[in-house]
Amino acid sequence: MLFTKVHGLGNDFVLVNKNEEKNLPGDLAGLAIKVCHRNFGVGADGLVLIEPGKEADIAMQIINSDGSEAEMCGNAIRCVAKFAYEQGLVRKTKMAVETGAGIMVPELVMENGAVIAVRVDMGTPYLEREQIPMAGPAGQVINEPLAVDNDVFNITAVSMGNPHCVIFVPDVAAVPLEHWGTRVETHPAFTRKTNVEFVQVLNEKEVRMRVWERGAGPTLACGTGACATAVAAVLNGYTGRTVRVHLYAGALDIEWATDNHVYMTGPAEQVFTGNYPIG
Ligand SMILES: N[C@@H](CCC[C@H](N)C(=O)O)C(=O)O
Repeated sequence: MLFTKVHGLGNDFVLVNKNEEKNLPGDLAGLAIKVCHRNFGVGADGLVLIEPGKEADIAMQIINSDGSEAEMCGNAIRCVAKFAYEQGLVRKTKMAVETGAGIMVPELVMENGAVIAVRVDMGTPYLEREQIPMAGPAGQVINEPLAVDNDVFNITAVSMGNPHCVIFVPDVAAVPLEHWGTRVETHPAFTRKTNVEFVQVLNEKEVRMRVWERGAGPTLACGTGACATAVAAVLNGYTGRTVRVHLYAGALDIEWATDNHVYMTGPAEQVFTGNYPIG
């Protein structure tokens, strides 16, 4: 299986062009688990499959490293847009990408003919309407307490097509990510499980975030998580609508614009190409 290893701020993916690979196994979950394994596979947070879109320039599918499928991935979509342009699959710097969360619109930021960043229209956020016990009549969960074993977290639930639970903390470096992340991810309040973001507000324009991803565990960055974080920071009155979200390997710039769309800008990198044995 021909693949390209890509990443956005260290959130890494095995990217496969389905047009080049006609013999993919039917069990894509099993393939993702194998190929993403850090010791026995290529190593990645997820497997991303692309093909020509039915209603857009290109379509992408994201499967987490545990084999579960996600609706959307912010870091992957930047990589997909750059890859599609550089491979000549899409000959436009602004393109429409079909995802499980609807059509998103990345735009390449070019300098001297090279892609230096990608700005993505990530669509409109909505406040989770899952069966969360403490949700009000409108289903909104903004700064509501959630009991998790012996801890109580004040959470804000935001969907960017995929679910996010944002928790503001005074010191993000002190968060026991593994211990808290896995418990919140699998808390029965979240019917589809959830991604979990721990966020420290630095000032009204900047926050620092660490993430525990649904289906992948701790990752170095999460694009949809950064968008959800910015929306949650605005809703809680911590920041303005333009927020720089600092992550382990750099930052994503997020704007929750007046058209209610969230725009994310950040890098996308190709690391290497390879051929993974299947079958
Ligand atoms: N890392 C991604 C999100 C990938 C999917 C997520 N784990 C989920 O299950 O929703 C991003 O950059 O947005």
